[in-house]
Amino acid sequence: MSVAVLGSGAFGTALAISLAGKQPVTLWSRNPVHAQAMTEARENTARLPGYPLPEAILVTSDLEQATQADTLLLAVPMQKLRAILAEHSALFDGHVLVACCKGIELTTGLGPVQVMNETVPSAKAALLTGPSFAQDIAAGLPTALTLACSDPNLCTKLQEQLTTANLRLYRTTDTAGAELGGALKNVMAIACGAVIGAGMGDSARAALMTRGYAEMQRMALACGAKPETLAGLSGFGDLTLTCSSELSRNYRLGLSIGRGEGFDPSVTVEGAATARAVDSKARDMNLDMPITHTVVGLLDHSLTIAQATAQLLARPLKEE
Ligand SMILES: NC(=O)C1=CN([C@@H]2O[C@H](COP(=O)(O)OP(=O)(O)OC[C@H]3O[C@@H](n4cnc5c(N)ncnc54)[C@H](O)[C@@H]3O)[C@@H](O)[C@H]2O)C=CC1
Ligand SMILES: O=C(CO)COP(=O)(O)O
Repeated sequence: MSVAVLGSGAFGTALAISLAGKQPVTLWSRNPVHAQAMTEARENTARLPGYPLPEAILVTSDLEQATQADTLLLAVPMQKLRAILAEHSALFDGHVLVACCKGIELTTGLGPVQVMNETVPSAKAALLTGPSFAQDIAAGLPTALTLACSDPNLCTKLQEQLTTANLRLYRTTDTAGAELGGALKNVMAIACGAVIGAGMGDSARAALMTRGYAEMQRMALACGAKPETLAGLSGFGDLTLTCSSELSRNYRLGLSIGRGEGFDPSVTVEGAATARAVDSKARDMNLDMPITHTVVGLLDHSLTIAQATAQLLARPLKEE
């Protein structure tokens, strides 16, 4: 099975570098100028500087050429996933599509596997998610991720194809759990960044992470996910990483909110749109998601940090 990575941002480039250690990989960029620059420099200086592209990577901006591969990894932001699939749906027919994005679609409340199933019903959909920074994968540091696919045989084949020397994949058929863990942990990372940025300390962060995890489970279980998926790499694992490292863009957005500073709007921060999508989904499902709701208030500037903190601390006392 041949493989192509569609989307040449930080994560797509890192995955291509890792996979190129065991097989030829096509890396697609929608921007011909960017593709040419990467081909010449043998580096993605725009999104992942400092990590050379191995010879086994072919960079192209020709989507027809890239979609010749059997397995297509979609490493584009969540809110762009539907557009790229819908615009070129004939090219994706019958392929194995592995989404590498984390989030919930703002307009529909759907996760990446659901969006792929809806947009290209003839394709077989999977999800690669879990704790990993693009820089760590590109540097060949040890990493473990979750590969989710509802078809157990395909999941096993993909696990073999996409596991590399330093990137170890665990498989699950629980796509809903993997989708929601990866999406919701980014919302909690924004909250944790805000707490640290505002100087509220590590104990407050631990409280938010734990109660945030309860919130993640509440929504995921209501959507039919398995608790063990949330306890795995795609849920607890990624929550831990993203809520505690300044390499995370979601966490850094939170830090800037907590410090009252601005933030570059061109940076991909999946948790911002996802917080709004989840807040609205929670309302529809009659689920209590106070941290998510508070993050939306911070993002919309309808709450100050002081108000957000007071609001969370004043909630009725309850059993854990
Ligand atoms: N950077 C990281 O460490 C990790 C990122 N991810 C996930 O990977 C996904 C992508 O993130 P990054 O690569 O980091 O973002 P990025 O901001 O570095 O790159 C996004 C890429 O998507 C491309 N893109 C945007 N809209 C597009 C469209 N309509 N059609 C085609 N391409 C389009 C952009 O040109 C850019 O190359 C996100 O969902 C993120 O949560 C997951 C794990 C780690
Ligand atoms: O998903 C990630 C780590 O697993 C990357 O986090 P950010 O998108 O917050 O940078």
